[in-house]
Amino acid sequence: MAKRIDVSDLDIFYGNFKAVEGVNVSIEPRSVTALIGPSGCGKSTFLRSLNRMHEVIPGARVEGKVVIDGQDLYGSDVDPVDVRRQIGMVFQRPNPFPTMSIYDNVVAGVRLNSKKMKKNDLDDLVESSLRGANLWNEVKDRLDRPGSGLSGGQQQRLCIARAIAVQPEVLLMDEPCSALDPISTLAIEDLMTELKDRFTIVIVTHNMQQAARVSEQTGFFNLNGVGQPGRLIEFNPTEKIFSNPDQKATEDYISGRFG
Ligand SMILES: Nc1ncnc2c1ncn2[C@@H]1O[C@H](COP(=O)(O)OP(=O)(O)OP(=O)(O)O)[C@@H](O)[C@H]1O
Repeated sequence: MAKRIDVSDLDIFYGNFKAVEGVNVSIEPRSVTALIGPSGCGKSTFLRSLNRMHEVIPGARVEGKVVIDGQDLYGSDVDPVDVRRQIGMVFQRPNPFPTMSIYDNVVAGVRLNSKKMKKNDLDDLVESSLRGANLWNEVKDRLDRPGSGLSGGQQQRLCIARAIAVQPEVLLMDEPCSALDPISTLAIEDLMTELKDRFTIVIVTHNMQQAARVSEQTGFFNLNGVGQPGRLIEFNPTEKIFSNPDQKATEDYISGRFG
């Protein structure tokens, strides 16, 4: 189910402003890839271009290619709604539907995809998705209660359960732990390690230790100056990035000399 992502010569624009320039990278299936870099260098913009989520912003567009297992993501016959089903996204702030029950939150995406499913099958899907998100034991006795009644960390795991319920091939995570306490953060990190057996995971994080703990590959984005586009300066195995990076800018950033 996990898929490979090949990006070539990708530029991303908001209107006339080029936010990201010249990205070339291949992301391996069944792995975690971390994207790091200073604020405003285009990490989130790049992440969103991997499931065409940036297109909800008027005037946002890309030039270049994103190919997922051989299929051109921006091909004229590709439906962006379909893309977002195959390539799920988890955001910075947990965003469960607040009045919906835990159960309905998990199956919300499946229902949107207008798949008619039998109650038994839905029940199984809710259980397997909540188990996959390491939340089942905490909520199995209150599935009919609102999602908003959970703690922040539980809500984020509920959002992950919702994302994996539609069985995506790729999971994009934009600073998924930035609103969470250290214990919930560890729970999400453990979960990523389990989920990468099934999914291709790309995560944006400001937390260097987190990138070092969870990812196999790390990409460092940087800016030459204000108003300049962000660029992917270095992409290497995480171990190398944190011990012996190729670029001085990477070393300066990870050692806290800027950013
Ligand atoms: N909706 C938007 N409209 C116009 N410009 C935008 C929009 N979103 C982001 N930008 C600009 O694109 C550039 C890249 O922003 P982006 O949010 O991708 O950076 P980032 O590296 O994820 O930053 P941070 O780490 O602060 O979240 C910035 O100059 C930002 O101001």
